Amino acid sequence: MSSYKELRAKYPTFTYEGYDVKQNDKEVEITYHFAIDNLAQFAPQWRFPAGDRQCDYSSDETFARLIFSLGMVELVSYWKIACPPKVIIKNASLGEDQIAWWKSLYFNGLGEFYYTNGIEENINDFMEIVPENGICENALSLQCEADVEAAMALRNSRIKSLADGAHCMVPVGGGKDSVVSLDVLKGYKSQIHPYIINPRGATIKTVETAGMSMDDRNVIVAHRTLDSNMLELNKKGFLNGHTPFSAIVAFSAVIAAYMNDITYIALSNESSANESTVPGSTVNHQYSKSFEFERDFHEYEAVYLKSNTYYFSLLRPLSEFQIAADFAACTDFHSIFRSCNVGSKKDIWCGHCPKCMFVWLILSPFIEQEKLCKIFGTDMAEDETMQECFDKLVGIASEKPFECVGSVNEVNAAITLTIRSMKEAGKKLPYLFGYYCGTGLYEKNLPVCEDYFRYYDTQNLLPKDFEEALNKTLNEKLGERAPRH
Ligand SMILES: CC(=O)N[C@H]1[C@@H](OP(=O)(O)OP(=O)(O)OC[C@H]2O[C@@H](n3ccc(=O)[nH]c3=O)[C@H](O)[C@@H]2O)O[C@H](CO)[C@@H](O)[C@@H]1O[C@H](C)C(=O)N[C@@H](C)C(=O)N[C@@H](CCC(=O)O)C(=O)O
Ligand SMILES: Nc1ncnc2c1ncn2[C@@H]1O[C@H](COP(=O)(O)OP(=O)(O)OP(=O)(O)O)[C@@H](O)[C@H]1O
Repeated sequence: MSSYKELRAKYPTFTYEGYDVKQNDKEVEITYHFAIDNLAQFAPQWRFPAGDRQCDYSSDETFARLIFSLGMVELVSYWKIACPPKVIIKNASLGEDQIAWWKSLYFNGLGEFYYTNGIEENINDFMEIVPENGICENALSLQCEADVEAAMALRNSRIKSLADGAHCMVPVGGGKDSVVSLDVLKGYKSQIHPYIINPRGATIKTVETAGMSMDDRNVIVAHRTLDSNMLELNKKGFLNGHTPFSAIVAFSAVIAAYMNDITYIALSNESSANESTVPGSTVNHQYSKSFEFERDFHEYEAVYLKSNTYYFSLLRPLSEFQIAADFAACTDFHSIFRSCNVGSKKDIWCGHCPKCMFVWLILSPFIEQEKLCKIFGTDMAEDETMQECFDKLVGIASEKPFECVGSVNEVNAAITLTIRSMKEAGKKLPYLFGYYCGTGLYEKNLPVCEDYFRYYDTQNLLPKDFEEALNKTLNEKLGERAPRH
């Protein structure tokens, strides 16, 4: 297969041709049209339930902005096949600030793709975005702080608080994090709308275990279909790699929220997601789960989407360590949650990947080893073949795994606490914990292993009543150890 440079020379343009919208009583179907000129055409689809708004979406300007924007984020999956240097956006004009915004999302969201494919690129040269109708001067600019503040103040003045009856969407991924968000918001159950893209076993069971039925009007299910031409080109060896999936969650969630008059969209992305995967670089597998993306998206929504929705992450103040502590008390979900990406299609824990290893370790201070073995179907702490992955998670190796895992420090804190209590109980340490003690990391981390109980990241966008609900849950679950801020 040709190299990155050869592909860009052979296929110099990518075109976002437009989209079609079909609406009936039950649903709205959107088909996007993309092309890598002289290579292939792509027509991915989305289907959203018709929703409560009950309007003719073909004449709804807000809806048009939202649909166009979801196409802008969808396109990156198809563009990455050959990375054409020029991207033409048909029938559109965009401001310079919008172009810079999209380039930032694409470039940072593809950080892992560039890194793992050995491609050296920079944000100026990787892509030129050419809106067919030219560059426009918008009334407000994302690059002017006062404009962004004014747009956010206007949006905030138009929305009700949760305590005043506003509704809130909670995207559900099937893992522990969205379970914790549902737990935090359980006092507002009738106002909560789980949102699932392409439901699978664990996402469905999470909603049901939280006491809702999939047939309930509050549960919103969207369907996304990738174009098979991309999958064919992948098989032929064209470029492939990680794309920012959480940005897809963000843009599609705003559409679903708008169609159902839902004000808040509460993600479950934690503070730990801000840590780079490759230390000292901006390469972050979880870029679109980071606070940087959250803030950028929040601002773009206020200035350009104008849907009167409020996007934020409910768990942003927390570390994965505290999420694990809370989740450990959500015992009804222990048998049904699945965080493993490798096993997601089969709805299993594969028991051999970095995500399984991470979840095992972060839960280990809070759930007994025997119960963990039951959840994962294997004793991961005894698995010598996981040592290389373990080294990456605890910082012995230079890079973290390219997976949604927590920070190196909190993994060390969790392991140290677990070993401490096993030693206190006179239990034999399993293989990986014995190995850990031999590295000197146990002694090093012992004095600081309690610190994560009190962790609280003040860089967050939580509205007041959500923050109160979060603090109430932390106090209930962590008691004396809950963060004071
Ligand atoms: C790869 C991906 O994002 N998959 C999510 C997708 O699954 P789907 O069944 O639609 O596709 P796959 O079979 O996984 O991929 C087939 C090929 O298509 C390419 N591709 C896929 C999606 C996309 O947006 N762009 C693409 O180019 C891909 O390269 C393959 O060659 O949707 C599901 C929901 O409907 C998600 O659950 C799938 O997520 C996977 C479980 C997964 O492994 N996702 C990783 C990206 C991941 O690390 N996810 C993190 C979020 C990280 C982030 O936001 O950046 C997480 O789940 O926590
Ligand atoms: N298929 C999906 N539909 C809707 N939202 C999703 C989907 N997949 C992921 N998300 C959202 O992205 C967030 C981050 O994903 P992530 O996988 O970290 O969380 P999780 O699945 O809840 O927990 P875990 O970290 O244990 O896997 C989820 O909490 C959820 O809000």
